[in-house]
Amino acid sequence: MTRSTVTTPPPGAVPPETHPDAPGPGQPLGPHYSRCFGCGPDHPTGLHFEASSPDGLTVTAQFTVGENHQGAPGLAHGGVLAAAMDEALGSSIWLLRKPYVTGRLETDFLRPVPVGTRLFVKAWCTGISGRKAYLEGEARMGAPDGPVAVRAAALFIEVTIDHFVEHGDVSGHEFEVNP
Ligand SMILES: CCCCCCCCCCCCCCCC(=O)SCCNC(=O)CCNC(=O)[C@H](O)C(C)(C)COP(=O)(O)OP(=O)(O)OC[C@H]1O[C@@H](n2cnc3c(N)ncnc32)[C@H](O)[C@@H]1OP(=O)(O)O
Repeated sequence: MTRSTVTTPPPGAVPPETHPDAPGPGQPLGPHYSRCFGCGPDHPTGLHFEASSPDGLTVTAQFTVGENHQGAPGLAHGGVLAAAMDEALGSSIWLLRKPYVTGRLETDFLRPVPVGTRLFVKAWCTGISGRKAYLEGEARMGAPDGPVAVRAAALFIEVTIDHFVEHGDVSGHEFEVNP
């Protein structure tokens, strides 16, 4: 994909290291929040991601593009596909068990994705430099080796837990992180 320098690891970036508490190979990652648009089982129109990690560093996830995910009639909305990539990239950096948020997300949309398509998403970290994590991902249509529909690259920034407490609404919610 065409990628900016912002999402390219700089010289000196180090490879990611999986946290020992991250799920083992093939284990489901589980939702990090039950109402998350990407992974939450209680979100009525969300993506309902089913994610796992084959190796503790890569995340593979699947979801089916539904009626609620359309832009043009019968086709997935690009923003929904970007959200799917964001979710997969965020899940892969969470394998390090440090809180990160998306700073920049770049997407290339290569093929239209019809409603009903099962998308196979993959995401991985290409390097860490200080608080910055560099990530890449792709979504393939119909099978893990199907045609690529979307490619993504991102810069995630490490934050403290206070980020979610100060800016979010954690009161009155059971804030789950991979329960
Ligand atoms: C309780 C535990 C919870 C754990 C949870 C686990 C969840 C596990 C699964 C997650 C799955 C969901 C995945 C969805 C993930 C989202 O979608 S998160 C939601 C979308 N993102 C946001 O809301 C972030 C909003 N932005 C911000 O809060 C702030 O701008 C940031 C990103 C924290 C940065 O602010 P800051 O901490 O003040 O840091 P700042 O000094 O500005 O920047 C640090 C460095 O990053 C660079 N930078 C920052 N932003 C950018 C940018 N956009 N472009 C280029 N460079 C940038 C800066 O230039 C700076 O570089 P250096 O000068 O150090 O070289």
